[in-house]
Parts: sequence; structure tokens; C-alpha cells
Amino acid sequence: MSRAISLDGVTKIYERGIRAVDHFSLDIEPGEFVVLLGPSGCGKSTVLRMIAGLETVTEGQLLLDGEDAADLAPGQRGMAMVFQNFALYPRMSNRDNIGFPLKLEARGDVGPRVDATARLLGIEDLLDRYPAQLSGGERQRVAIGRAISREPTAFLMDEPLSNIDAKLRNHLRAEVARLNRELAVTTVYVTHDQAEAMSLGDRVAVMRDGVLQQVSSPREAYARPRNVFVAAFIGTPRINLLEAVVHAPLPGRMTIELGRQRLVLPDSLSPDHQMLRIQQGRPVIVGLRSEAVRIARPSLARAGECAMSGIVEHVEYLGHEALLHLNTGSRAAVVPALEGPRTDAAPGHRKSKEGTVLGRLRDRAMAHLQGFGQSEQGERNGRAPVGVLESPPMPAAPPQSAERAAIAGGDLVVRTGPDVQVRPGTQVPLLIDLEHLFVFDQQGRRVCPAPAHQPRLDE
Ligand SMILES: Nc1ncnc2c1ncn2[C@@H]1O[C@H](COP(=O)(O)OP(=O)(O)OP(=O)(O)O)[C@@H](O)[C@H]1O
Repeated sequence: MSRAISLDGVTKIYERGIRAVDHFSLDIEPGEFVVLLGPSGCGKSTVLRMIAGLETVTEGQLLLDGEDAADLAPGQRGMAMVFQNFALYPRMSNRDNIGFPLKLEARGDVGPRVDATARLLGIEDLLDRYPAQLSGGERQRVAIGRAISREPTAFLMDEPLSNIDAKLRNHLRAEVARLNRELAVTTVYVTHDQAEAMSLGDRVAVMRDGVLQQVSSPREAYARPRNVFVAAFIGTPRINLLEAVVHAPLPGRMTIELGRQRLVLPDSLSPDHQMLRIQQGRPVIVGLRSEAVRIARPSLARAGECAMSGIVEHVEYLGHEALLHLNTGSRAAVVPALEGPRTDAAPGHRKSKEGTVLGRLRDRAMAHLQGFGQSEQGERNGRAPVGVLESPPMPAAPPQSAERAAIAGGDLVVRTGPDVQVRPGTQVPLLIDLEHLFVFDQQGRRVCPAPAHQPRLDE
């Protein structure tokens, strides 16, 4: 039997007021594979541990098959956990390690079940060895075997593959997905690796600072990220995020100013681009995934493509492709909490996000909500004066050294073939596919493509 798991407004506050999980709501269907994804410290393991019954729920409700689970001890929940560190008994053979939970439950002759589990995982030959005689990947398979053999109603997996080398990890990942399909057991899988999440989950739940940001299919999370954080967290290479300002004159073509260059939108605007009028004059963040940018001259532009140019800062060869780090004279927008551990602090004492674009935008939004809104002019203060180019210079003089220093470091990463022959300092023409343009508003919410649910003006 496979479990339905529902979290309804679940909050976890640890000692000293650490709010690890904040009003988290998610309904997981029986047999579904849901991945909890987010940076270190965002609360993923805490959600998993609450489902397992290893942590209490501070507020909200956890339901298992529709029943309140508050009073169910971990052992009564029929769930199996697999952790990052293989918890095997060193003095027991692998056979005994897999059979041990069954023996505890006094299920009679455990042999056939152990053999069936080993066959499923392809570890029959390892059963008579001891954990110390196995590789890391083999040990983790035995650990998974131990979890499976009990026929749990749900698997709770906390970064089970993160101690395993990359090649084997891919292999085991495929096995974990196959097991979920074959056994049709509800699986909740925690990872901070977006590629893992994308390849495994029926749905991916992206978390940040204890708060659920988006829950959707991996495809939807990539193509329709709800906000700039999800957009930046999902996808390799990472989405390019640039500070921008929308200009929507009446009459005239709408443009998106990106530092020293601008994107000119077509005369007849798509419904998504029309919605950008609301952002007139406001700072926004433009998101360009690698498929939105190609290296080609303006004369080769197809309908819906707009020309820009960039100066090569650095070429990153990856074997099958190369990434060009370009300087387009715009400013890369910074999204905090994407990497590295979060500093732990009680609510209200969280580390200031000052100095980052989103932080500044958030502070402005808060100031606005509190009645201290800044004028549009004020909002634009602090930005470097912008000289908008009529069209991308082909060729153009490289920026003066002082200018280059000010905009040091590439702001745009473009994917290209491995045989590209360009040196740092070369200017390359770019075509931007406006169909693939993302725009995020001052609160980091996606406004283009327009969300299905349009926020009200007072939201
Ligand atoms: N027992 C605890 N007491 C106090 N704070 C805790 C405890 N366990 C976790 N935390 C804090 O709660 C927050 C969420 O931790 P959690 O382990 O759930 O995050 P995570 O997303 O799983 O991180 P990681 O990927 O690094 O494992 C962190 O700030 C963490 O320091």
C-alpha cells in the first residue's frame, strides 16, 4: 500500500525561534515521486523529518492517508528513510543488514524477501560480504535494499546519492527512479542538486528560507518559473539575469534597457509583451536562458529576434561545448541564497540581503508597503547613467578601461560549439529570441511570460 501525504500550512520552529519551515502546504499522491529542492539550510530535511515523525510539527497539520499523523510514532508510519550516510551495521553481512528490519518485525523466513530485494537492485553477489568490503555505491544500494525489503508505504530519501561519485550517482539515480515506478511507492526525495531533481521527480517542490516557492513538474519549473529564485535555481548553465528598465512610450516601440544596450520589442506585441507596459519605467530583472541567445549577425535575425553584442571576457571549454562569458555593458542581477549555507537566524534576525538586487528590491517593496515608498526617480538613483545605443555597434570600439573596470566580469553567458575560435576582447554579435525572454518584477515575480494568475495591483 502506498501513502498519500498532505502537509497543510506546516511550520517548524526550532529552539531559539529558528523558523526552519514556514507555512508549507503540499499534497502528495500515493505512488508519486516528489523532490524537495533548495539550497542548503532551506528546510528540506526538516520537512522530511516531520513526515517521518522524527520532528514534531509546530503549527499546521500533517495528514497520512487523510488522517492526522500528530500522534503517530515514527514506527507506526510504515515509512523507510534512506540518508546520505549509509547506516549499515559493520559486523553484519549485507544479507543480514537487508534482512534485519524484517527480523525485527518477526516476519518469519526473511530469506526469500532478501533475495528478491537483492535481485531488484542487482546486488545478489554482494550479499555474503560485509559493508566494509563494498564501494560507496554498493553500500548505498544495500542501504536502499534494507529500506525496500520492509515494503514501506513511503520512501523518504535525504540526499541518498550525494556521497557517491558522479558517474555512479547517475546510474543509481536511474535505479531510484525505476524502483519508484516498479514498486509504485510514494517517494519524497531531498536534494540540493537541481539536475537530480529535474531527472527524478514527477513534481519538484522548490524551497527557499523555509518557504515553498513553486511546486510543479520539472518541465514547468524550467519553462514557467514562478519567480526569479526558481528561474535561477533550475537549469544549467544558470539563467542569465540582468538588471533592466522597461520603456513603453506612447506612441513608439517598447524597449527593455539593459545597461548600455536595449532590446527593441516588435511593433505588434505578443500578449505577454503587452503586459510589460505595466512595468514602464520600473527596474526589472530580465532572464535569458542559453536557448534565448545565439551568436549571429543582425542580418541573420529571424522574426522575433533582436540584436545585441558582447565582448568576450572568458571562454570556458567544457569538451562538448564552450561557454562564452560576455560583457554586454549591463549589470548581472544577483539572487541571494542560491549557493552556500544560509546563516541561521531567528525571524527578524536574518542576515541582511542588502547589496543584492533582490535585497534592494525587497527592501523597496517593504518600504512601499509601509508607506515609505520611494519615487521612481529615487528608485533609479544609484544606477549608472545609461547611454542607450540605437543599434548594436558592428564593429565598435571596446569600452574604455575605466568603463571596463566598472563592468568587470561577464554579465551574459552564451553556449556555443566547442570549436569556437574567439579570444578575450573580441566583440561578438548576438541575437536574442524574444519568445524566450523572461522578465521578473520588483518583487522577483515573473511577469513575462505572464503568469496564469495575474496579481492584483495591490498585491
Ligand atoms: N535540531 C535543530 N535545532 C535548531 N535548528 C535546526 C535544527 N535542525 C535544523 N535546524 C535549522 O533549520 C534550518 C533548516 O535546516 P534543514 O536541515 O531542514 O535544511 P536543509 O535544506 O535540509 O539543509 P541541507 O541541504 O544543508 O541539509 C537550518 O537553518 C538549520 O540550521
